[in-house]
Amino acid sequence: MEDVLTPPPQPELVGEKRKRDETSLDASIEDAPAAPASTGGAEDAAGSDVARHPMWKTSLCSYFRRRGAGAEECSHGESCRYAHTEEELRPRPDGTWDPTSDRAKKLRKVAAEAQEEAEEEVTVDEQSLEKCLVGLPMGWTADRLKPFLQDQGISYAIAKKKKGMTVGFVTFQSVEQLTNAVQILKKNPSGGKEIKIVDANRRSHQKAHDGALVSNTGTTTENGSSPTTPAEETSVLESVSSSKKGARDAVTPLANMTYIDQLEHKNQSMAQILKKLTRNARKACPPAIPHPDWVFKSKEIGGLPCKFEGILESPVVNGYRNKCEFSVGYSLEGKKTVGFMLGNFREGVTAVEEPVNCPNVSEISCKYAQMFQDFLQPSSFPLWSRIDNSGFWRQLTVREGRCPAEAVVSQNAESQISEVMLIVQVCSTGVDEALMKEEFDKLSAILIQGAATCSPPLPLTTIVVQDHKGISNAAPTDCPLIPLLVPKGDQLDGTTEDKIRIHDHISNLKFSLSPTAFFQVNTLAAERLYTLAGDWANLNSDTLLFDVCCGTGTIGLTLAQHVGMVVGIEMNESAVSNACRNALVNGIKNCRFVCGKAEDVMGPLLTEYLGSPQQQAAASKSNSEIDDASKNEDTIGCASYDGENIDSSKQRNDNAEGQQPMGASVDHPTCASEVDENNVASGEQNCGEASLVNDKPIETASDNSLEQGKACKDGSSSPNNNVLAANACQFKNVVAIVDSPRVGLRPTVRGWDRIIQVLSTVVPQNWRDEREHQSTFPATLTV
Ligand SMILES: C[S@@+](CC[C@H](N)C(=O)[O-])C[C@H]1O[C@@H](n2cnc3c(N)ncnc32)[C@H](O)[C@@H]1O
Repeated sequence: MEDVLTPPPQPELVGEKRKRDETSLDASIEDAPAAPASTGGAEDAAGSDVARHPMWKTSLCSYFRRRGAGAEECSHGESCRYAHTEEELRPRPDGTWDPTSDRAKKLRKVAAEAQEEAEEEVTVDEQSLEKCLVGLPMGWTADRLKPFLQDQGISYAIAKKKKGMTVGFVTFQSVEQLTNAVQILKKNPSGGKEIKIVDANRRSHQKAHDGALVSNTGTTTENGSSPTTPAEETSVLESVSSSKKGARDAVTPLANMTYIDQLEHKNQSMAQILKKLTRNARKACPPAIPHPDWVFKSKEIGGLPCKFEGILESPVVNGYRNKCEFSVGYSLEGKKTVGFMLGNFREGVTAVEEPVNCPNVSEISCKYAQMFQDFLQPSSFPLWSRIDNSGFWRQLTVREGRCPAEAVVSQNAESQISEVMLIVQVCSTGVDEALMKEEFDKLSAILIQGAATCSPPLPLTTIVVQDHKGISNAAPTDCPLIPLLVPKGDQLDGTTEDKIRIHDHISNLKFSLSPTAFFQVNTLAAERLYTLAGDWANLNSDTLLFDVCCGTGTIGLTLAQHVGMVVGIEMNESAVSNACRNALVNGIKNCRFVCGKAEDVMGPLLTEYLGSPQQQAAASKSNSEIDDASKNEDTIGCASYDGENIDSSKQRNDNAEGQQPMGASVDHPTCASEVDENNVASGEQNCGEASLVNDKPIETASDNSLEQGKACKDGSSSPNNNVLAANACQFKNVVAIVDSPRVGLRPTVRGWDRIIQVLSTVVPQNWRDEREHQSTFPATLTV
């Protein structure tokens, strides 16, 4: 058995410095093909990693290691086979991480502390039969651990081990089994390394004996494994997370700075990112091609690609989040807790702590988290375990809707919260339906009563259960929803998703939000952001505005009054449905929403509105004055908006887009009408009525027609394209606002005069036609 215990060869760690000439690693990476030059960003690279060499990006590039610099310093640039950031780093095939990386350091720290504990005597009594095994090879999974224990003659009840950790978990059935195991392992150091049995978690140890906490032990899940015990859930984590004092440090690490200092901090990091963009662009430019103007001009402004306006302050800095996703798990003390994880699971952290003193979370959200936490204490349904991916209760999301903003923004954002949606995420695998229903009934009664008896009573509009059976934290948008409390008064036909809604307001427009639809988490800051984007986009009634990745249509609808027409593009059907309803509710008619992936539908839509590339070229010539005007605004500038004014890392899963089914077909309906040709000119295209007709756009779409009042399956196949293209010439400029930008958009999408990329690093976009306007830096806004 000795050989199986030999840990995988580790590169030398002297001084935490990885030698670039680690022959085995380098040799294997040398075989890896270089990334294509077009590889844009981490997202792109991650997508194609799978097809690459197994060692691709599994080591940090020495440039990054030495100076913290990225691809721009390395002569291989983006095509370097080593990772330029911790985020880009991938695990090695054996589940281990580059030993110089932060992840590996954290894992080593855990192991070292576990080792320290191992020096101490292990408790041997009936009350503490859950133990940790330390010193295990990182590459092992439970499938290797179990035969190892059996071969050694060690009997046990449960054995668990995750790849990439040196710690495993064993539960013994009796003191005899435990004593025997301790003796065997003492006598048999394997491969020169001693595997030791240590107490699982000294602090949670005592707690684990509480009736409530051990109530899960022994419950068998569908796959026959036993749910993770509180001690297992928290023990590894304790040392990792000891540097974090609580949820406040984990989710709002800048909270101890004054807001002014936070803004300065963000200002500086944003400026660094922008300068890096210029450097990257300069390097990416082939020698024969002159640098674009904006790269030349960057020297005059300290290396920035454009004027940087700084960070736009959030109007409100306390309790501003309108959506909080509270994890369910065990605290460091072993208590069932609803709050925030203290770190990343990949780093071995699963401990969850209450959202105490987290300035970004409203009191209302905290109170609901507390109510749910109290409910969980006696519940016989197990908490979801991230270690063995089983359990029932997974997450609580609190979404808040605010009434229309007062003229003077109150720092007490709380006073404006008028609607609340509670989304309880569970995994119903193997659970008896009748028992589950009973549990849900109890839960909704407790939440409803809890809200009513608070002083003042808390708003509560709707409660819904999301049944997510997958193992990843991010639930797909099509997870089944079970409504427990449906909003009163506002009942509409349609899917469950359609019925369960709350409302929020931006720029005095009312937005309807379904459980999975994206909405900016800081409503008041979003309002400032959209206003600024609109100002910079120089909109007028001749503008055709594309709201790309429009979600519930917030950007397009808030700017609709300033443009000829808005076309929103969004791949989440439910968000499109919300967008249509939002247009309708707010009486906005000059808009249309298309359901599809932007990279797929933008091209056909541009042809539809602007005509063929030849027609575009003609239009471009005739619009030369506009071109000139736009050129003058090349350096319109950059600003950053402080939607997350305190958090440096968002709370998990904000980015609903990361959860979208990427295979969504292009052949989606649009929800909107298309438009009477005569109305296009006057900017009176009637989307609103069409939306009304198509209140259930996805379900009712029945043909490919773009006639007024009908949904179409695919905007690109419109029989009316020619007519519309002719009309399109009446839009003297086309602006696209993208939030969030997508790497895939740039190569496929041509034809807009200006693209405003929101909430992201600036990506230079070519203006109308890159051959004609090579030196034009587009008006790109980073917020
Ligand atoms: C960050 S949200 C922004 C929504 C909206 N622009 C706003 O500010 O409220 C991004 C949205 O992009 C959508 N999305 C992601 N990838 C997309 C794609 N390839 N095509 C169209 N929509 C996409 C997601 O469904 C999500 O609603």
